[in-house]
Amino acid sequence: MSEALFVVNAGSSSIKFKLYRAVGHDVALILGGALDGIGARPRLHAKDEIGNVLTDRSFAPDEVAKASDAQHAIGDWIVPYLAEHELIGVGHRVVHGGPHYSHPELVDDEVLRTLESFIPLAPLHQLTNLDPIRVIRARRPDLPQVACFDTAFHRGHPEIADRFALPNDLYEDGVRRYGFHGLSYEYVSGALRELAPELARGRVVICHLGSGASACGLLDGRSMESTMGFTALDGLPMGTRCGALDPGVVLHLIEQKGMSAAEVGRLLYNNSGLKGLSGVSNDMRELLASDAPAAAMAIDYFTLHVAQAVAQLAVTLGGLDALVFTAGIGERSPEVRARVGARLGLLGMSLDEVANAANETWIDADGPGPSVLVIPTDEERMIALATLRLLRAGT
Ligand SMILES: Nc1ncnc2c1ncn2[C@@H]1O[C@H](COP(=O)(O)OP(=O)(O)O)[C@@H](O)[C@H]1O
Ligand SMILES: CC(=O)OP(=O)(O)O
Ligand SMILES: [Mg+2]
Repeated sequence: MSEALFVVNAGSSSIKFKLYRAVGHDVALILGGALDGIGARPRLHAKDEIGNVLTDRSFAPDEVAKASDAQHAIGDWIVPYLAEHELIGVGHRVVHGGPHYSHPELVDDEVLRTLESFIPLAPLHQLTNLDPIRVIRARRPDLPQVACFDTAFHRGHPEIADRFALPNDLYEDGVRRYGFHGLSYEYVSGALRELAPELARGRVVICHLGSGASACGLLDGRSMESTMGFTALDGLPMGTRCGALDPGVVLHLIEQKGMSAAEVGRLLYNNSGLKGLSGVSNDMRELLASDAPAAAMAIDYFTLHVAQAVAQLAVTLGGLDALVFTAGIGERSPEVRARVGARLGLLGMSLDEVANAANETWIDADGPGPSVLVIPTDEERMIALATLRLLRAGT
């Protein structure tokens, strides 16, 4: 039996999973899939390494109403595949690693306790990330599990990017700009280095536009600044999250509207962003297909704010050599990319319509402007490699 690693990536709208064969210090995909549309249109789908469909099954919304239902559905389905291999470890995406974890960690009781203390800082993610770790620990206490953090990639960013304009004692207390989507940024910047090493050494902005969305400015592959802050609420508007918001609105909701902290949390995390603006959907595909004026306005708001973030990060970087789009919307929506690109003419940006429409890798038009690329992210591969590295280091 070959050695294998299982990877779990719980996002805000889906649980993605992949099974890898461990080959020395590298990994080779065996199968991968996701259960997405949790609570709305749940669908479990998986393919083997050459793209053959292994399953594609829809559930009623109440059958898979929450993340724990999704874990069970995936668990039931994956058991026979796991039995064909010698499972040597499980790697997990854990969204919040706090101020201290700048590298993946082998999970023990103390690590788990520390990570649980960050649950309020990532209410859509952290519990969903930690739950499978706990379930697997209960069933297989001997099986090493590794937590890989969305925040770790940004831990080396400059102090100025780590600060809010708040008194220092709050900073010392952990009120910092952590930044998220780090596993994705690490993968995409590595892929860019393979495609175009010269470009990767320069000033690059990566837009991770999925159900959660953020942008990161990188110099020579290192994070300099990102749009998400203390929590994954900050920065760009998202599927259901508001993005950057005047903090006075929060005070108003509490003081004038009498809302509780929990109610404000639900509003900002679950009912804002594209969903709140459009009143139609949190799903960019549905907005693009809709005739509702509010859906068009939500798309306009989204693309404007993405373009503003790119320009802002270009100031941080002192210019822009390349813009890279990734994640669900970034990889698959020519319309969104075209509209972001059109707003960035002031940076010399110009997209090749045909290449963009075909989701090609290089989508900028010939000319002196910045390169523009589409690079599909692979957070699971980063998790698998980090997990294997820790396991091999411990043997
Ligand atoms: N073809 C498409 N056009 C526009 N948006 C898309 C397309 N395919 C997927 N998306 C968007 O991508 C989002 C999911 O992105 P993803 O990166 O998988 O999110 P997450 O990891 O946070 O669950 C969906 O909410 C959907 O709006
Ligand atoms: C951090 C975050 O927002 O993650 P996701 O995009 O998977 O929701
Ligand atoms: Mg994601």
